[in-house]
Amino acid sequence: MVAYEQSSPVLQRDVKNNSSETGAARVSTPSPLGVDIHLATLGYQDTIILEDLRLTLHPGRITCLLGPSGVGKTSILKSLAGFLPLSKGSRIECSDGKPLAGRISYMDQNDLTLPWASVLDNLVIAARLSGKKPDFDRARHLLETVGLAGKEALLPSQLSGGMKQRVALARTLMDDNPLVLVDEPFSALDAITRHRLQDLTVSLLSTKTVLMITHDPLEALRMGHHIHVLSGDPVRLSDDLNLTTPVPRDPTGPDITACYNDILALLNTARTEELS
Ligand SMILES: Nc1ncnc2c1ncn2[C@@H]1O[C@H](COP(=O)(O)OP(=O)(O)OP(=O)(O)O)[C@@H](O)[C@H]1O
Repeated sequence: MVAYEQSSPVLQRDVKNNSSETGAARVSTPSPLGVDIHLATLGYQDTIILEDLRLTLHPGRITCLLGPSGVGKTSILKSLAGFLPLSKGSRIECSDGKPLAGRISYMDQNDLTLPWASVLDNLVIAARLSGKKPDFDRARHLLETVGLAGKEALLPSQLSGGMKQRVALARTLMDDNPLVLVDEPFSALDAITRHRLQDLTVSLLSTKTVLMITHDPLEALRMGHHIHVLSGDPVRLSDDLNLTTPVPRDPTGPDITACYNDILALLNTARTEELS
């Protein structure tokens, strides 16, 4: 049995700026963002799907949410992204004291590419729409980083599922927002492509704070620093399964095998509650 550690609010932490000296010039990059979330209630019209949910997103870490279908995982993401209004008594607080709005990227299994725009244009569309000068050099560099050099002029329909997800990843990096919400991004991909994209995502989002929904315990265990299972009605959040080994983890590693059984047990309990 693994030990579960209750999260401590990020706001109590002393989060300092990452900075480094390069010759005479001091280069400063923004610190990863921590986010403390308290949802007093969350629901639709007169249906409440969860009450009193507290979740901490640790700076520069990947937090994974697992749980049965319909339990409310996507609704939590929607509330963070501002698509669902926050109820009275709810709060979302960032470690830098600034509002979260406008600092979120969203990546999901429906890669969300524009079908009529080229791969390159899909990366600069946000800049175009907001009246900014598109940074084509950066877009090309990011496409190269995700292994899509030479595919800039193709339309999304000319790409495989894995390539489309790499476009989505490049676009997430193009946005350069500190919080990335990831909703089952690899569920439609074959096992090998999924494995490679998990590795690539972990490596390229290493400076971001990530909240990822997945149905796959193994995916959570490969990629997640913090893992929670949602269950019950109204929904409860399991204690934080806090894994300290580096990501991405070897799927055959001993820590994964031990934790896999614990997560399955939590999911089985959630499923039994759902059926009873
Ligand atoms: N727009 C909506 N209006 C009313 N109810 C909704 C709406 N969207 C979702 N729900 C309900 O809210 C509950 C939670 O849905 P949600 O999509 O958040 O679950 P989920 O855990 O992400 O499911 P899945 O794993 O299948 O994607 C479900 O009972 C769903 O029917």
